[in-house]
Amino acid sequence: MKQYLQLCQRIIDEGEWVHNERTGINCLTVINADLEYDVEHNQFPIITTRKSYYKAAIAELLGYLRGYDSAAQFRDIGCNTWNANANENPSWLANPHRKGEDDMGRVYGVQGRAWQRPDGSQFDQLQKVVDDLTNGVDDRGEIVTFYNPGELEMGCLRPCMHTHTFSLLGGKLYLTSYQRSCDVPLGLNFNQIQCFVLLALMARITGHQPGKVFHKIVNAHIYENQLELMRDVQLKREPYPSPQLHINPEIKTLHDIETWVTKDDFSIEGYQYHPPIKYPFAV
Ligand SMILES: Nc1nc(=O)c2c([nH]1)NC[C@@H]1CN(c3ccc(C(=O)N[C@@H](CCC(=O)O)C(=O)O)cc3)CN21
Ligand SMILES: O=c1ccn([C@H]2C[C@H](O)[C@@H](COP(=O)(O)O)O2)c(=O)[nH]1
Repeated sequence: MKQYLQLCQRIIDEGEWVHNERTGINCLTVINADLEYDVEHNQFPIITTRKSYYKAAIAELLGYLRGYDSAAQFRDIGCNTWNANANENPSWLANPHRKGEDDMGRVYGVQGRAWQRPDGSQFDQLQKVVDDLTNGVDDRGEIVTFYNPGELEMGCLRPCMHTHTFSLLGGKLYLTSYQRSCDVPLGLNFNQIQCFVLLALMARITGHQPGKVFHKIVNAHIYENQLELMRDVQLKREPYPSPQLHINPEIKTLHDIETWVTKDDFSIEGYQYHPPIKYPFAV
């Protein structure tokens, strides 16, 4: 929580204004932030200076791991975060690749689970990593990347947290996650949780002890219309201690994640938080 607040403060103290063409909104911006999450000691990185809807963040991750490509699929598992990008962005609505209502195109999970090879066959990046790690193999290329430069125009938004690299060392599993663009008030609240849960789940289903997540962010920003709430409300609050995450012990395989796991297989004990803050969302 402390590192999150420090990043927010750094953006306010050192950020530079950048006009964002896609949304038409100015962003207070810094380049490069390194965050770490201690999964080994279950220090769940949930925001406490406002209410966090952490289950929606976990549902979004489950949708990515299942290869979802429709905002309706995300809604069905308790996550509303893709409705606007799938259905309200004028440039995506006019894109000939859009297949209709709720279609997100060839984003995140499509690339992660069904990367299209030149011969037309598909490659399941996540399955390869799960198989290797289960066999104790780290070939220094245990990478799942959602970023396919040749198909960016076929999706409603370019993936933000785009590459996850897993490493085995000293009997522990580590995760390094790369993010090209980060909406710190809204997106990072979700992304921190997703990094943590991704490592916890991968350690569980491949039979390893989890270590740490290293979360590397390039462009970290606060939109102009979010600044006052962050500076004058959220940053004035004192954080509470981190709660612990509990994951249903029945989750044991990738197949479980693909078939029956829901956001309710995750719970936290002793989450203390300040009142909700509703930040504006830039489409
Ligand atoms: N401008 C922008 N910021 C983002 O963070 C973002 C995008 N666009 N587009 C793609 C995804 C969607 N993500 C989102 C979208 C909405 C919320 C959001 O509204 N969160 C609210 C309430 C969530 C709820 O009630 O479930 C919050 O207060 O955290 C969070 C992340 C993250 N990404
Ligand atoms: O997981 C996510 C997804 C998206 N975001 C934010 C970062 C930016 O504010 C927008 C994407 O806009 P681009 O113009 O494509 O950079 O969404 C996030 O923080 N986390």
